[in-house]
Amino acid sequence: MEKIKMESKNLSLWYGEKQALKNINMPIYENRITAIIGPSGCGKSTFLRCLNRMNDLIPNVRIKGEVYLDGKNIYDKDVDVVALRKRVGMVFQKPNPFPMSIYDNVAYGPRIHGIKDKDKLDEIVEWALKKAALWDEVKDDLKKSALRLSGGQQQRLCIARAIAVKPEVILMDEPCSALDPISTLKIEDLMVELKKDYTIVIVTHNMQQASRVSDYTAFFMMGELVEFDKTEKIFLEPKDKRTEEYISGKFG
Ligand SMILES: Nc1ncnc2c1ncn2[C@@H]1O[C@H](COP(=O)(O)OP(=O)(O)OP(=O)(O)O)[C@@H](O)[C@H]1O
Repeated sequence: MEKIKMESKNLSLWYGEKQALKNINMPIYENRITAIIGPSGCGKSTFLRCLNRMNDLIPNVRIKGEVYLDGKNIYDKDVDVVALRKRVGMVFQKPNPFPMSIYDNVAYGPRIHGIKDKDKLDEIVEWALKKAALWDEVKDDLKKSALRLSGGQQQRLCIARAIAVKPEVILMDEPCSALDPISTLKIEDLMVELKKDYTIVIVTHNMQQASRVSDYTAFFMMGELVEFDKTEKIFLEPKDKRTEEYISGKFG
């Protein structure tokens, strides 16, 4: 039985005059991986950013409709955006560790949220690095600058940093696009592991990746949600001709 963790209802978004999302209705199921695919510029990242109000930071953005998290509209006036982003975390396309030690990167969020006790921070850092499958590689170098890690390690560190504040949903915007195939597979394995505890939404250009890791897939085109279904349905029996053409590589 699937449980809805988040849901967009009649969600539209404009950048100035330009409409980038058109009336999107889509569920995001708990403890599942949802992939968002579609041609460049179709609104994938825009939609993802709506899920933790990252678009609030962009000037001239207008949003209509609702996004529910556990049944509460995150665009309601009384929502604390900092608290929301703690519950709905984000990992970006390019690994972006802060220019500080591995330890401080992971401890950053918990410290901001008021945890000061060293033992408690040590415990969180170890836990998050283990969850992100990085602990064994860095446990003797926690004081080392995060910038000296490889790209794949940096991305796993960014995942550890996202997890460290114990979010409920993790948004990933093309998290593997800057990584080599081996690091990519490691991140994919990690996502599958993480979905036991978290709800994951991933934007990806990589169709194989969507079919390998996701449970549900949403196909966007020109700001519209063309089709949303279980991943095997989207890839094996798409209902819409445009979905079929896109996944068979006819455009995009
Ligand atoms: N900050 C912005 N200001 C104005 N227009 C924007 C902004 N960000 C995105 N857009 C426009 O909105 C549309 C959707 O962009 P978005 O980045 O969401 O697409 P995408 O599907 O994620 O693309 P890609 O796969 O190339 O990353 C595009 O036409 C884009 O040019």
